[in-house]
Amino acid sequence: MNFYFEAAKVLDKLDAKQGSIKGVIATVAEKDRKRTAALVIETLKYKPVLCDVIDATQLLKQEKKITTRNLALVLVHDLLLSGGIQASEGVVKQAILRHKTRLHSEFQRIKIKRGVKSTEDLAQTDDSRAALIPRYIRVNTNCWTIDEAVQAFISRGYTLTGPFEANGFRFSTGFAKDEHIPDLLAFHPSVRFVDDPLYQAGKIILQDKASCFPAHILAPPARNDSVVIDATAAPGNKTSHLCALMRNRGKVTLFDWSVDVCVLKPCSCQLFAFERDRKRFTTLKTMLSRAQCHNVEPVNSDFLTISPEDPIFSRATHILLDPSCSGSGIVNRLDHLLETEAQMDGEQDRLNKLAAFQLMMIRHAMKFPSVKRIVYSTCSIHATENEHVVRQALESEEALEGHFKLAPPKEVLPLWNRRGLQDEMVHPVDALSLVRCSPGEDATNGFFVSLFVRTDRAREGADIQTNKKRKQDVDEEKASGKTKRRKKKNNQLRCDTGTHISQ
Ligand SMILES: C[S@@+](CC[C@H](N)C(=O)[O-])C[C@H]1O[C@@H](n2cnc3c(N)ncnc32)[C@H](O)[C@@H]1O
Repeated sequence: MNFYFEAAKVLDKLDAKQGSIKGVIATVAEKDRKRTAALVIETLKYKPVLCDVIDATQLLKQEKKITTRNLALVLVHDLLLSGGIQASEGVVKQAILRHKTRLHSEFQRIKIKRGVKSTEDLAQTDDSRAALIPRYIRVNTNCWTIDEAVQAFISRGYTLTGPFEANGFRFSTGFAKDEHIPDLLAFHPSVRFVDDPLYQAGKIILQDKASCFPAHILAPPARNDSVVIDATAAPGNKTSHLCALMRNRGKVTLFDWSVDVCVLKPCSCQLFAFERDRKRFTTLKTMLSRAQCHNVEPVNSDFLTISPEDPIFSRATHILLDPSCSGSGIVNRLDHLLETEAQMDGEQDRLNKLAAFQLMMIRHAMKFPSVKRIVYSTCSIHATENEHVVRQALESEEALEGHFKLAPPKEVLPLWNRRGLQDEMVHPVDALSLVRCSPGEDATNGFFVSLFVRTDRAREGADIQTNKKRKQDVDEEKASGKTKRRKKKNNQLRCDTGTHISQ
């Protein structure tokens, strides 16, 4: 019976939006993971119809031993769709079996009412956008070169084609070099690499194209004395990308893992990867070791508690910030089964809280005295977590005092067409400095990237004035209600999900 409680607990966490299906299932003990995953996914597929059956039979009202709807869902799933409950007799099983006949007949009644021939016809279907996203792999240049990887795939029977937009993946053995990210290869969406020995050996990293943008845009230096921070690192895909871009240079052990608490020792290490969650930190270490990252120092700490004046971290010149977000841009076959945000009460509340935390992280990063570039990214499609956060960061004291502004479009993936939402920025032109990806439309998941840069010291005085003027403009606009008139004008320029750089 524990197995059903475990699966119900996973469903509770998904309802509470504590992570993606994959992420929450990863927290289940390994020995039960496969079985629990199968039950959770199958239950989600049939959730609407199972809920109807449970409500029609008043199961939850009549049986106090069935303490939650999710426990009822997994048990009724197995009773109706999987040949019976796989558990020895007990009060919970008995409670369900008392209603066995009613549950079966309600299920049949719904099938007849909906005119479906088979039970499978009642299942929720896949998100069709997932099929439009290629399977991307980033070649881990810590281990080999892109040319060696291409040859290895050709020798397996794959054919290197032109850019994947052109061939549209008409055949499943075609693959292409990505046109925006060096070292990224795109394969047919049906190809799987999870069990591939190259993945197990860390020679390839399974990473969506959009998720490669932050490290690429940050462009960390590959010098022995450069200090870079990944402030929110686990599971570590962007960290290993940063490491590869820094050519895996330098390494001094900073922390003594033989004791439970981290011990700081002075050194000149290059890439610090912060992760506050203990479990995710373990995953981070595994991923970094598999990717053969030698210049990374993982740190199990909250980035917000790190002093910008710290003798080591204060030397950081580049910071990557990819903090927790709503994940609303992620398109995959599984998470589509979860209820949509519109159906969730208090969604805007949750987004506001996330945005407040995201802003706090950027403002903290801006306090580091040597930092020159800060990339802020999310896998969210909501302006609340994207343009609004950037807008507020630009107006913050830290940005004004530190002379931070958005990098010009030519420094932020200039060949990428979809840019930020003009209407959501104080100065519409700033949207051109922002990168957006629209799920399904751009052959990627939904994503957002911005790059803050500290302006040239020589132009300091002028920049302070510009920043102060910006703040003044915002205050005046707010006061005089100009915003509405500006929005109307901008609507002529705006496209559905983003601004195009060519406009
Ligand atoms: C979106 S994930 C990062 C994904 C990662 N960049 C990658 O590409 O693999 C956000 C991570 O930041 C961690 N996190 C959130 N707030 C943090 C903080 N204040 N300090 C350190 N880590 C934090 C979360 O636990 C989570 O693992």
